[in-house]
Amino acid sequence: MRGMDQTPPPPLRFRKMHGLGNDFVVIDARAGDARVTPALARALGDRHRGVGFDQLAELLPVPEGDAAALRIRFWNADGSTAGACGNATRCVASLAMAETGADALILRTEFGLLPAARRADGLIEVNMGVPALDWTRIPLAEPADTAALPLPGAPGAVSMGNPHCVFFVPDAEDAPLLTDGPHYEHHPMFPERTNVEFAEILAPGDGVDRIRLRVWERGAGVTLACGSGACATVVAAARRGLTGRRAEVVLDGGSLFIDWREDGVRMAGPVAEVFEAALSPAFLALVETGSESAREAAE
Ligand SMILES: N[C@@H](CCC[C@H](N)C(=O)O)C(=O)O
Repeated sequence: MRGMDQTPPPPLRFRKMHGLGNDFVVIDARAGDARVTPALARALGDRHRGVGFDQLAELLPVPEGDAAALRIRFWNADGSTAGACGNATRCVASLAMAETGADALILRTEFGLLPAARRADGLIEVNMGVPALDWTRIPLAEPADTAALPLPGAPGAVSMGNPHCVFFVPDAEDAPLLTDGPHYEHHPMFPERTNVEFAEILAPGDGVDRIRLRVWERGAGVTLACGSGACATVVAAARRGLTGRRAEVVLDGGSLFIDWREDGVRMAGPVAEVFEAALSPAFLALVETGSESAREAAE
């Protein structure tokens, strides 16, 4: 809030990007002028009155000498923050590579340093880090076997820096996404809520298994693809002996290629830049004065 100052806020530039239809607004706050707040994220995420996105990626500076090119903070459309977002990390990696001319670099997220590279086939690959499997790190509300939780359907739980609850189902097209998704997102077993995956194991391929996956995301609802969810699903499936550690994960928006190695889970897929624009001062002023929040509260 800028107090009594009546000058309108300067326009805020942003980019719209997506990875397999999992869509993002990217705001560059590296100059130290961080302006993203939960209210701004919610207003911007509104697909009718704002821009619309599944997640917002806020680019932040790193101290001089840091191994990472930049730091990313992830916001969901409901204004909450997330410790990881695989597809947004791939999009930001592609932007940073274009900026620096490098074909490989490191990004910093809440989950740590994530190496990224542009592959020879043009796909952007990120090492999403070593999955956390201990119940305290998902986190769960009480001790439980994370390979098969004591819930109906015995889902697996995995943290890729954010929580995932993976159900193995006979037919993903028929999965109860809109009912069980929100139900388990808010289930008391998950004190920080959870992302919910419905995975169908397809016929194993040539050394690479295939999994059909549909996702209900914490703070965003159904999305066309979830990168951290695809990683978590391969980890959960391999732990149960349902697949090997490499798989093509077929999401509603297309395929991600996952490879769970000792040093982390690699995820490769396409990214797309859609447009660049600026938020109008009037929109920003509305958010700043709280009118947007007041409208939301009244609804
Ligand atoms: N779309 C993402 C995950 C975004 C964060 C998630 N909704 C959460 O709250 O943990 C991805 O590609 O990983």
